[in-house]
Amino acid sequence: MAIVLIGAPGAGKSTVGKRLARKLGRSFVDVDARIEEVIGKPVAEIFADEGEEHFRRLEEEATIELLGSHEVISLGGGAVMNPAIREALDGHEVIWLKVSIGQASRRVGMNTVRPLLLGNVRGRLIELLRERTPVYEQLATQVVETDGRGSSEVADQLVAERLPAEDAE
Ligand SMILES: Nc1ncnc2c1ncn2[C@@H]1O[C@H](COP(=O)(O)OP(=O)(O)OP(=O)(O)O)[C@@H](O)[C@H]1O
Ligand SMILES: O=C(O)C1=C[C@@H](O)[C@@H](O)[C@H](O)C1
Ligand SMILES: [Mg+2]
Repeated sequence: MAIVLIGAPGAGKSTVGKRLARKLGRSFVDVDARIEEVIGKPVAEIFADEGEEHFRRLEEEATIELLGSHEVISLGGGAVMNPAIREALDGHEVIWLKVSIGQASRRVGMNTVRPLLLGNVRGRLIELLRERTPVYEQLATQVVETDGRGSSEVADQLVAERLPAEDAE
């Protein structure tokens, strides 16, 4: 069973995922980073050159494959909107990193390389989260609030909350 991090752009999936894996001594993979490595260019360029639909196919393939082979996995922010990915998450530990619009906007910054946020970071985040929040909520087996807390603190809380369950296995 993998530990899967979901949440909005800027929630901290990549940052917290890496820290959590290090703390637990487990292997880590960030799906966006893996796609960039395999394709040989940044996600923003894949969007620009091949389009979002193409990226979503790459994302589906990479996510489903990595779910079977890695221990801590940071998903792309929009991955949970794909029904095949949602189905593949069944049985895994799914951690939702919650973040407010204000905090997420500040974290991703105005010079975002995130293609879906270009133009109006705050406005786009509001739209995306209106659609995605119920899905994050439905999939999550654990929820952690990240506003006003550093990524290390968030990872520490996740470790503390997980260990009793692990010991019981
Ligand atoms: N809890 C936190 N507190 C403050 N800053 C944070 C926190 N978590 C992440 N950050 C910072 O916010 C930025 C975005 O974090 P990160 O890239 O991990 O988000 P993400 O969820 O992976 O986003 P995306 O879906 O776009 O990949 C980074 O600069 C990171 O250092
Ligand atoms: O929120 C999204 O839909 C995305 C988030 C990023 O992680 C990347 O997967 C890509 O930029 C799309
Ligand atoms: Mg990320």
